Amino acid sequence: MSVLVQRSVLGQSGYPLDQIHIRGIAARGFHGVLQSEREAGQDFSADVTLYLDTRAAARGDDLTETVNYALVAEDVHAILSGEPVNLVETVAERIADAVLTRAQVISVDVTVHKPQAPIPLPFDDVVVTIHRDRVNVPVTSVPLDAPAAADLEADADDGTDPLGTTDVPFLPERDDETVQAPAQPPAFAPAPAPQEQSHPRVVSRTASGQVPMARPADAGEPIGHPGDGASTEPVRSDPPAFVPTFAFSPPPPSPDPAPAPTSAPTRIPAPVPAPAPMRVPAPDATAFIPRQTVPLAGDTVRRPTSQEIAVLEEQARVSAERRRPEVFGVTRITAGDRPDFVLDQTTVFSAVTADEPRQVAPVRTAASEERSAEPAASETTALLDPVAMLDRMDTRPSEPVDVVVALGGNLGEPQETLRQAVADLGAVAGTRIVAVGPLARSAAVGGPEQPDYLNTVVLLQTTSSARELLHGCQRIEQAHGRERIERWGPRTLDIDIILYDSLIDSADDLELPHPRAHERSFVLAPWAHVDPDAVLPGLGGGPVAALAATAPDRDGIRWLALDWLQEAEEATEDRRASPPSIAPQQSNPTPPRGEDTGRPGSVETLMPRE
Ligand SMILES: Nc1ncnc2c1ncn2[C@@H]1O[C@H](COP(=O)(O)OP(=O)(O)OP(=O)(O)O)[C@@H](O)[C@H]1O
Ligand SMILES: Nc1nc2c(c(=O)[nH]1)N=C(CO)CN2
Repeated sequence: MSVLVQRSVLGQSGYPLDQIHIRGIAARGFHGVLQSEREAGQDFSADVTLYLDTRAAARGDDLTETVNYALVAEDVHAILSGEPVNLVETVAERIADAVLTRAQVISVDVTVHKPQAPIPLPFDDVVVTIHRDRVNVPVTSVPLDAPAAADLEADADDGTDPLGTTDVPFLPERDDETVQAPAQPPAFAPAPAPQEQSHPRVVSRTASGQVPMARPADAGEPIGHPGDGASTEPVRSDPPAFVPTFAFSPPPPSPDPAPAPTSAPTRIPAPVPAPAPMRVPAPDATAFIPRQTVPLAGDTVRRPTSQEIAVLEEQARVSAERRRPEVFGVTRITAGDRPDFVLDQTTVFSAVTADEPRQVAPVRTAASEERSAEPAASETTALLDPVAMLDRMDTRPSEPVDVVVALGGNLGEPQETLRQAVADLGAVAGTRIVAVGPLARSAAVGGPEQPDYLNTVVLLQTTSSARELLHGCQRIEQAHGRERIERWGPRTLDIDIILYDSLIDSADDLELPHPRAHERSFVLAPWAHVDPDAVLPGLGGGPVAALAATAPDRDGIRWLALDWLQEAEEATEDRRASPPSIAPQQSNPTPPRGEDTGRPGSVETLMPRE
């Protein structure tokens, strides 16, 4: 029986990645806890789904631009029939690890079937399914001597590159994998021609990373929906005519026009080919337990595994696409102008050439804050912070990034609560208020019968990580008496992070962009008002004003009050009775966003609903 995992994995553009499925790879294996399983063996099978961007391969009809499914199937078969382990979970993990050595693969689903498992009851199958990616990396690796590794070695023998990584030929044998740094840097290749240095170029663009400020809201153009007199035409097109990254306005042109990122992963400059045959070391996920980013003189370092390099490549590609290379923290690590990789027990270092690190701001993360070591070697050239690479939710940006948060409440004195919450948000570490949207009175969406909500949206800039900001928001909710009794139940205060820079990511505690923002007029309407050009990236995203005009709950927006922050008490009274009075729309336009007045923008227009 085959289990199909239906999953949509978004690429960095916000579109779902393509998938390659290989189903029912069957082998006799000897995995299991029981002695009898180890001796007699039994049938295993596996299904894998590879998530990747296949457009480059399709465009050129070129196998080298994609993943050869035959080689993947061979690896999977080798693991199923190879070194026995106790658990089906371990088999699945090893398969995921082998698949992720292909740089093109962004993530993978692995399903392992054990239909003859020793269960003394009628049953169909035992099935373990896992999903692994470049962040949620496999915790086991294919053993060096496992058949899969042997296959790779054989492939290396004949000059092919089964991993699809240019680094494979110079990866050393595991035995002499360690070298001393910086006194004895590994024998890497000379720097390639500049146009090939995709990774260093990525890093060098850091300095231009200032995110543009929002345009002033146009108080004369009310957002609305059919019947309001505002535009009713959905602006979405297919494919969307917008750049699906977060920007209040288009980013400025880069002063250092690097090559446009392609859909294929950015390649680290190719090293000088080493003599074949080579032994390919198994990927070592334990290297990604980073707590120290600065190597001390004499630290033992080793060259990274293919998997680690694949992570670096993917991060470089992501960084290039977002033009936010500052995720790479850079310090000097090797002398000379060669792009090098060096890895110590806990840290990944990446390649930059000598003239580039100066332009790169070091990344700060919560973990890096705890580090006390100073760079000990002045010749250190490049350092990639794997904390930053591996959990973007915890990465503190080196420059303030734009954030959109949505506030709502329908218990107590919501307007006063929201007013205070806006001030509280401005007091979160490293955070400043850029603009505050109008106050929307909206019918409750979902949940039990409950009072109308008051909602607003606040545009922030912050140097806190996304998760730090989430925790800040939760503290503010708590301080205002938030209780979680039932889903979508009434609440004094709810603060959702709608967007954090261009981050598209999902974790148990935080999903970005907010997964339901695209269908919530009580978020979209105030947001579109304060930033008419805003675009919501990700699944279901699009121009915010258009989404607001078509959102399912748009008729539930009763009115928008613009000058609500200053008139908190009065408006609270108004809210109870009827909509506040209407001021002429052009009489008091919204002050330009981005002016840091110390308090949010103020407007007076009120827009009643029919
Ligand atoms: N972008 C996000 N912003 C805020 N919380 C989020 C986000 N993504 C995930 N969460 C998680 O959602 C959990 C539930 O949050 P909360 O109780 O506020 O949900 P809700 O507001 O009732 O529903 P909804 O998520 O539909 O707005 C939180 O504990 C938080 O960890
Ligand atoms: N009108 C309105 N409806 C909601 C709201 C909200 O803020 N406003 N929040 C919810 C869960 O976050 C569920 N429903």
